[in-house]
Amino acid sequence: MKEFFNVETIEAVLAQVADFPVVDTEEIPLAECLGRVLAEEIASDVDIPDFNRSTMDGFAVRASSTFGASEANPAYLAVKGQISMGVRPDMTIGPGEVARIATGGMLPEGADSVIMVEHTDILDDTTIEAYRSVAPGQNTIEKGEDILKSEPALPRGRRIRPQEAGLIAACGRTMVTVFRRPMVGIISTGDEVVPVTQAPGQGQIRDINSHSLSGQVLEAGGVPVTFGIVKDSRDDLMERCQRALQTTDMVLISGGSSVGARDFTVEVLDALPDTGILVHGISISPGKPTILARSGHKPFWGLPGHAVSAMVVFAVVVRPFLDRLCGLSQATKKFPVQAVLNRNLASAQGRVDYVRVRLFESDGTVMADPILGKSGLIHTMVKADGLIAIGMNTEGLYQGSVVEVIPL
Ligand SMILES: Nc1nc2c(c(=O)[nH]1)N[C@H]1C(S)=C(S)[C@@H](COP(=O)(O)OP(=O)(O)OC[C@H]3O[C@@H](n4cnc5c(N)ncnc54)[C@H](O)[C@@H]3O)O[C@H]1N2
Ligand code: MOO
Repeated sequence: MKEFFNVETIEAVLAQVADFPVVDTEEIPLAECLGRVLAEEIASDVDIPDFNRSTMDGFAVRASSTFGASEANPAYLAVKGQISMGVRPDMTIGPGEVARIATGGMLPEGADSVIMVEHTDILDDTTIEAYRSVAPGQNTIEKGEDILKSEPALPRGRRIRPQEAGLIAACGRTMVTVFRRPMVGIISTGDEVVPVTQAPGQGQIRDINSHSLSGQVLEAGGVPVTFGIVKDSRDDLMERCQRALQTTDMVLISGGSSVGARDFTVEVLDALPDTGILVHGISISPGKPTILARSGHKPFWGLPGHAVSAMVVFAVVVRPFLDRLCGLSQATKKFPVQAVLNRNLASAQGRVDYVRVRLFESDGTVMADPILGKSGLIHTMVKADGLIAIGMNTEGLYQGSVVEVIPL
């Protein structure tokens, strides 16, 4: 008889993430870095900004020259000149003096603030009256207020979003060292599974998993590499697994993870050189028959064949491993969205149930509406905005409970 599952908790499985090494690094142009993960700490070669800078159109002034100014009692200030953009001003502002300045202009020596043009009246070329006071630092950005040259601007392990790309540009970096995108091999299995291009005959189903899993890999920052569909043959599966292992950093097989007569995944993984099975069975639903093996230093997954199960297992179990391979640091973890459950939800004890939910808004509250349906129904994933986890020792959740939704 085949070995049955030796079920482990999801926490025990996720505790193994750090046992797998991060992929190596490469240097790429700034223009190509979006979505990539920094493999170096970024620091600026200058303070940003490198000078005290106005954030308003108006007059650079010593704040003390405006103290007590009001509509009824304006301060009369002498205009010393105009500050040109992009150059260091060659004037010094003394008490009772101002210089015309535009947004982004460099504050001259002696000025510590800017009074907005709309809070002044220009009397003539050399005099204005200011009818509001300003505080020191008001309407300015101080030298180094954005980024200090002496301090790290971005940590290693951070995913580069548009704002990080902007900051890297501000730091003057045209090339960036990032982690290589991990290559993820994807193999579908099953005599009944046919390619998308083929009309399914009686008893057949088109290959969903290669495509949904490829999408999840791409979204996570990996490079999906599909290795087609393997019929239920031990030798074919062995050959395809070896091929996938040669060129990728992690492999996903879907189907054949269970304990049926044709489920060869465990057998093949057991027989692969330098490979050991770490997990066969996780106390989650869907996804109980998931397999994790280590082949050399690479994670090798056997995912359940059901389309929803494969995707849910990817989202909650595989993804943290792929994030690790990508070089993402734990600190960049995204937080779930909170929502209110719109109905009672039963759940079995002894496993974590991942329930698909649709989100909608009602009277300003984000509500979670469970989508019930078997784990072989891909349309239920299409309806879903996220997953909620119902814990091991929870029999269910009441309508009105606040739940945390893992976005899909
Ligand atoms: N006796 C038991 N049987 C099963 C158990 C169990 O605990 N004891 N677990 C069930 C659960 S839960 C799941 S999930 C499945 C997992 O089965 P496998 O991983 O072995 O997957 P298959 O049997 O190959 O396929 C299951 C299902 O999914 C369809 N499939 C497979 N690949 C694809 C694909 N690429 N695209 C679309 N659909 C796919 C396949 O046709 C099957 O209908 O085991 C249960 N059985
Ligand atoms: O646990 Mo299975 O993975 O329900 O679909």
